[in-house]
Amino acid sequence: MRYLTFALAKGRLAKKTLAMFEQMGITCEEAKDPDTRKLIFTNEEHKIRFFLAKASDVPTYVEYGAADIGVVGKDTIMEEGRNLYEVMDLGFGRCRMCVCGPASARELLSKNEIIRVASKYPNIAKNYFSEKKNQTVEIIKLNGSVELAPLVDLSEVIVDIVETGSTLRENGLEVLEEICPLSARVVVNQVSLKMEHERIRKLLNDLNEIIH
Ligand SMILES: Nc1ncnc2c1ncn2[C@@H]1O[C@H](COP(=O)(O)OP(=O)(O)OP(=O)(O)O)[C@@H](O)[C@H]1O
Ligand SMILES: O=P(O)(O)OC[C@H]1O[C@H](OP(=O)(O)OP(=O)(O)O)[C@H](O)[C@@H]1O
Repeated sequence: MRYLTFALAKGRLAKKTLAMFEQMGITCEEAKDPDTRKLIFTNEEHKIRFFLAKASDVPTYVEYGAADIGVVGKDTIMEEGRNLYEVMDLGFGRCRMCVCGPASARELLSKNEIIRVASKYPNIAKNYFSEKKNQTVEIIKLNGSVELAPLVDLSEVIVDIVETGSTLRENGLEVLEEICPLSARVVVNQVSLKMEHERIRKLLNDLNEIIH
């Protein structure tokens, strides 16, 4: 039997993902060590290997078949636009993708003005404004602390993740429009789903029992 390979998004989602595997009886102590520099972890008993990758790279590993299965946020799946099957909503890592800004920017979204939109998610932002709103915007790609952009006049609004809303509140910003809800998802390589159908189906069933 060949190894089934999982790519997991490191960071915020990793702890919950590893706990979920542990509940399924798939443990990997080494992967929990925050100081480890090891990249690939193997569970011989279940013939499973997994690795923690940068979240935005998970869809790439899965599309190319370097991983059979991935666990990653819906935001990353939408942004990367890779060819894969999204097969399960894991229900954790819940948050929302929103257009945010100062209250004064609200009217700019109803007029058809050209505005500047800063985001870590340029594709999601571009699609939302061009397809859903039919508004021409200038997208400015940032890599973090996106809430800064409207405060220092880099942009009128931002497209970003909102969970508790505290980052917005503490910076005098608010949700102006909601784009979509987000959570962690399981994605599968299209060929793997055919070739390893039974094993993957069984794993997904086990996962489903844990989360429900
Ligand atoms: N409050 C939140 N902020 C950001 N991401 C969240 C939040 N709640 C849940 N998530 C989910 O967690 C994922 C981000 O994890 P994490 O914050 O560890 O990565 P990151 O640091 O944003 O990634 P990168 O290193 O690419 O900047 C998101 O893709 C999203 O699906
Ligand atoms: O609604 P809240 O609970 O305040 O969470 C949302 C904030 O958390 C995320 O940032 P992250 O911590 O990933 O840092 P970053 O801005 O550097 O991406 C996100 O980009 C928001 O800034």
